[in-house]
Amino acid sequence: ATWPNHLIDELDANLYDRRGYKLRSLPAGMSPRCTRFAGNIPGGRTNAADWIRAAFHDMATYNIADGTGGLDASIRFPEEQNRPENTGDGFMNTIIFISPSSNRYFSLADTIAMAMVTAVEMCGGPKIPYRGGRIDALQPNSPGVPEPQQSIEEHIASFARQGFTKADMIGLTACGHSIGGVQNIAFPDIVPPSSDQSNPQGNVNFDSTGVLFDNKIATEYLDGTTQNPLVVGRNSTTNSDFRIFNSDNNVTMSKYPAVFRSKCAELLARMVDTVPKEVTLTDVIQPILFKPVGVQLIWVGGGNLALTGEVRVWNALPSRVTVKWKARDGRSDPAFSAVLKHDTSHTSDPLMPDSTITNRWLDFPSILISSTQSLSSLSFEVLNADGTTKVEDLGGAGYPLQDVIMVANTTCMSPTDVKVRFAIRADIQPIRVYAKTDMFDETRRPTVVTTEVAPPSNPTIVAGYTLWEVALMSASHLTLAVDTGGKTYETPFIGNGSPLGPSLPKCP
Ligand code: HEM
Repeated sequence: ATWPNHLIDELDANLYDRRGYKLRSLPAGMSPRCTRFAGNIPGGRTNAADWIRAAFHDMATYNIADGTGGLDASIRFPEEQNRPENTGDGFMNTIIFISPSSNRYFSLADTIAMAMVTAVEMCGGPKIPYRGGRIDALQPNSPGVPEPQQSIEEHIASFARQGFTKADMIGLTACGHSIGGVQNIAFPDIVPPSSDQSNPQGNVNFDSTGVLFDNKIATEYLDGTTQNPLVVGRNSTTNSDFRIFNSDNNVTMSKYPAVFRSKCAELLARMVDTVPKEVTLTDVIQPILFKPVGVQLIWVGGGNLALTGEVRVWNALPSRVTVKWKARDGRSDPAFSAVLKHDTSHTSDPLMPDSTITNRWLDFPSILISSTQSLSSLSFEVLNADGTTKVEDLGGAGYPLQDVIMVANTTCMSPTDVKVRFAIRADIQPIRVYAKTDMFDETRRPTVVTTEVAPPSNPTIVAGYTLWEVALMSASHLTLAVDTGGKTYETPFIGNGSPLGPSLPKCP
């Protein structure tokens, strides 16, 4: 395995860093207790419901015959949102809330799938196997989302086009309609207006636990107490859940109370893994048990490089973790080592269904290395709480770290721009030097901005490095790269925060 793998690292962080230290931003949408809606607007509605529905409507354009459509973030286009099959503002709300989480490695489509998984897992549902690698569509897909006034034949045909059988259709609709409901503001023919101040949009939940992902959607349907507006609605034309649930004489539904969690995990995973045929998804993302994060060299002047970073240790608190490095020339030495520290506040929680896992983060202490000695790779020696030891070195290879290009600690933010300062090793011949930052296009798709950097006009070599500078409008997910003709070296992608910490210092 090559390290780092930014896609896997980002997917792991968004899936598992849900609470506490370094938490990612999607889980905030589920707080408190899955009742949050958009920017905390009272509406009787929830983000959880919007995010699950958005993933379905993005996917439901899939055509299994030719592999087009599917979950590809095309739901972000106004053209799709304006279609009658996408009634309501839930898709826009979803994209506005979740898109800041995406970046050059974590596509908006992966974020939509992650938002659905986050909502289900954090609101009482099962763990859903998550894969990443989706690609954001550049144009809208053909229409194809089922609508409540359509016939059961049309629904069966629609789900078949999406790759789902009749039993899948029954199950998937029950799973989706475990959370949320129908709003008068979007579907005035289905539910009545409300004069309740806390429910101005006239939301009527599908089951009695509208913010909980549980099997009540099925049990209440079966025992006849259901108030589901798509089952017992005043207008029988739009009772699509009734026609769907009943379409095999309740054979499938009668099994659902018992198999709800496992079947929903399977069907919702298949739903978000329904992607255009060009896309190859990753394997299911398993937690990285020993995860070095933000490991990099920083130019600090005076002929010194600072080695910074941290390690997330999954569900364990080892007695001691020692980082060891090899010099640029491959030499090791007992002095090339340091013990990591654990600050007790640097604890996080993946909030995984049915488990109580806690993760500890260990920080590199202040480590200065002379720039002539430098380093080429790292390994870690872990002394476990039970006295056993383990070496973490990627199977002997070590974690490789380049020392050709690095950010300088004098990089800072001025009122007008970001002054990015960096060092390039003087013994290499740069063919091209450039900075990459993230931005969003006008449809909120994450894109990369590349800025070419001109060589310094008066290059001076300090302790084997030349100092460079470029002014950028933004430093969002800044990385710096140098192309030497044969090889490109790039500074690490820091998924959460700037290369110098949570935020860049202000220029003096
Ligand atoms: C034939 C199939 C389906 C039809 C006709 C249908 C129809 C509807 C309708 C009319 C609403 C009300 C939307 C609003 O008022 O904003 C709704 C809400 C919802 N649907 Fe479906 N749906 C179907 C299948 C699914 C599936 C497969 C899922 C996901 C797996 C899903 C997830 C949701 C969710 C979470 C909501 C709640 C949204 C909210 O509370 O704002 N639906 N659906």
